[in-house]
Amino acid sequence: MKKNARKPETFVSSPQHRVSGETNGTAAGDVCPAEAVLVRSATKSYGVRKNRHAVLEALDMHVKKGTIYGLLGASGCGKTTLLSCIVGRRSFNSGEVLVLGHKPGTPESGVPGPRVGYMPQELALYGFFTIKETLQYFGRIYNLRASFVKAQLEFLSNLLDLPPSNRYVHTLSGGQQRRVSFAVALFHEPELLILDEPTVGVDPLLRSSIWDHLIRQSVDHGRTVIVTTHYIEEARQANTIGMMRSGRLLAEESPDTLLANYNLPTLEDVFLKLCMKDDVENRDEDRTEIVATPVRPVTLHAARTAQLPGSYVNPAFNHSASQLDVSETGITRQNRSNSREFSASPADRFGNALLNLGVSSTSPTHFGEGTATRSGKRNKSSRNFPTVLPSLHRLGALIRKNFLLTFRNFGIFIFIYFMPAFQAIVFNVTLGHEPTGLKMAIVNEEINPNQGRICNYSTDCSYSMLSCRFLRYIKDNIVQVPYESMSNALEAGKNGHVWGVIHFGHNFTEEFEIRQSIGDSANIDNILRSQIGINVDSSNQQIDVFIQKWLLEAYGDFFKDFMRSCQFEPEAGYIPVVFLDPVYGQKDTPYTEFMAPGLIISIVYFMAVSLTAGVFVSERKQGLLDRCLVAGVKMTEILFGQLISQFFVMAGQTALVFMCMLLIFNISCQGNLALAVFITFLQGLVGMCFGLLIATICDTEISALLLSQASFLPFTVISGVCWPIEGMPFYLRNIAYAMPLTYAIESLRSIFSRGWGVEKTDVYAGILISIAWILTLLILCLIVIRVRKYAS
Ligand SMILES: Nc1ncnc2c1ncn2[C@@H]1O[C@H](COP(=O)(O)OP(=O)(O)OP(=O)(O)O)[C@@H](O)[C@H]1O
Repeated sequence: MKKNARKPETFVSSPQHRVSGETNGTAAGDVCPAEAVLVRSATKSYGVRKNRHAVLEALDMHVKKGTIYGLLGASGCGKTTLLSCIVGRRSFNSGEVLVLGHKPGTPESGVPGPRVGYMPQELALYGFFTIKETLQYFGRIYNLRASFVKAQLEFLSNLLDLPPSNRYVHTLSGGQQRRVSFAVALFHEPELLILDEPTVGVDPLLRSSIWDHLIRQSVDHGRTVIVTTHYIEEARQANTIGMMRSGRLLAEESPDTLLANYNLPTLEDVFLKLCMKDDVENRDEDRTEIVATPVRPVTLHAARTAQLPGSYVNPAFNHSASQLDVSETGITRQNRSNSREFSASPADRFGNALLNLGVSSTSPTHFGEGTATRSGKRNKSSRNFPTVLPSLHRLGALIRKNFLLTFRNFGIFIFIYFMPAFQAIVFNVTLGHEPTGLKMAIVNEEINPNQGRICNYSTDCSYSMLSCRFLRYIKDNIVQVPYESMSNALEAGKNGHVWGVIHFGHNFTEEFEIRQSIGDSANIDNILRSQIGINVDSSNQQIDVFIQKWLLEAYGDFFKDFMRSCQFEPEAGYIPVVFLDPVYGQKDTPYTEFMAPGLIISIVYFMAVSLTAGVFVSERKQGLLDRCLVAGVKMTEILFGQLISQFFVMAGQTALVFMCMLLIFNISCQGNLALAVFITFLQGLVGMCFGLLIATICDTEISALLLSQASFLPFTVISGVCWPIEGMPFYLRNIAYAMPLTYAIESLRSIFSRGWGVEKTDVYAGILISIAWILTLLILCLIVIRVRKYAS
């Protein structure tokens, strides 16, 4: 990028097909021509610090009202960047821009909004919408009457040779999809059309009819069109051509003037010549500015002043203060063949009136010549208090769209609604159950058939073959496999054939009897010989724990039973530690009961993360977010729309998950179920906000997916879903409690197993911290959006 940008060569416009007194309402040679778009000394760079690179440099651009402006330039020269700044999706680093008389993005400009029709380079269409639904969706966004949408659908279908309107967008060819995208930009008949390569991949005949239509729009209706194209010669039909290179305009002229000035037969040749000249000049350090005709000094202030009376208000919309009184809008004065009607609720009117206070309305048919009907009533305060209320019709359109897209794609529908329940089922079916079929080697040296010592124990008080009697009390989960010797049994354990070895010495019963009879006087040899030796394969901690537990239980049962048969107190002589009724919960609380609260919350949380991040990233990547925002949809409306749609999704998911847990798998909830559901919902909202944060950070679906996946395991593990936080090192506990899920899981656990209510700290901490997380994540989103906006 060169440091000193050269000014365009000339600024005299000579439109080829202008009619009816040049609809901009200014006399030729007027010092203040009514520009639809005016850009002055604009610079724009992307990136920060070392990565910063300039894309636009000292760019001036003048687009007169009611004309077609063809923006030509090689790929990467900055056309899309320039257009996105004009429609208010990006802002220049320096310089000024006026669109339809105002700075884009200000409440009074109406841009972004219905005054502009934008066709981005991306398709920016919903694949699972039909053509008709696509136009209806944008019709709702613009608050157009159904009859108008229907008429436009018919008209544009013919004009653009669209496939039948009930065809799904994703089934159309690339060219057909581009035409639908074009139709979306055209169909609400905005006063400024900004089209980024609308004719790519379009048949020459159709291209010609598209250009005819654009010319009619500018000539008959005074609309302004800015169009970028790679087909240089088709731009001949434009009133003005801006030839752009490396972020600057090399020339801004009518095609005829360009051809005449350079005495060349084609625009291609002119562009080539300009590029060559530009190269030469760039090499020459003392290059002089070549200005064929000096630029008229048009100040932004003058342009703004000139613009106000000429502001055009498309009567198809309900968007000016004067619309509160329809008779003042000039509707009755319109001579359009398509009769456009208003439809607005009082709330919409209020919102839109707020939004548009300060924009004067004029007769649409006398574009640029109308009188300011309300300029005197412009309310200064409206500039200070732009509307923050979501518009009901846009919100309705967004929610409807979200639902339609969810239900339309059956696979996604099933996935979204049933996946959480499916996960809950998988969890319950697979986790927490006692292992079965665990083979244990039994080496019982008491048995010796040669000596007549076989397993013929009795159940009375006699000391005979107590090893066999003990084995009878071992649970069936353990499969007893007899082995001849310890060496063979240990070898089997080493080879993984058995989970462990249970060993009895050859006179186990006798030694046991001695120990019982002499009690405290037993010596160490006697004690060792009366023990049951157990080697367990402790490579699997859970199995190890279960085997130990079952063998101890088996011994307890065996011993008490034996004592009972001898008429002794069963507990006598048994270890004097006893677990009485639990304070909360039940004896032997299953692992599923411990995990269930964490699982419910993490399922709902992570579904919300993935859905929100996925939807936002994919909409932004496909240009849908940009298209909606340029159509005037507010980010808050998109968020509200998502929130409301997601609310129903979350309600369905939560209901199914709770039903699975409580009804099918009998997880008990001792406390208030509504409170448990409320906390789960809050966590769903936290998940949505985290998904939003991911969407603001990530540019692609894959990076969003990776980030949400990457967060899954650490969040679940550290938040104490599968293991108590008390089991973590102290430094990790602090991190664990800083996680968004931890307190909520603890709350839910307290409600489920302790039956606690909101008055307990453990419960309300979960609620308060979830709310704090929602706010923190939203603030983080705003910060990231700001930083990214600054960088781009
Ligand atoms: N978000 C972004 N971050 C960083 N660089 C960007 C970004 N968007 C565009 N650029 C860079 O800015 C330059 C101009 O891009 P832009 O899309 O405006 O060009 P273009 O003239 O519209 O190209 P094409 O005709 O291929 O669409 C390119 O070098 C591009 O790589």
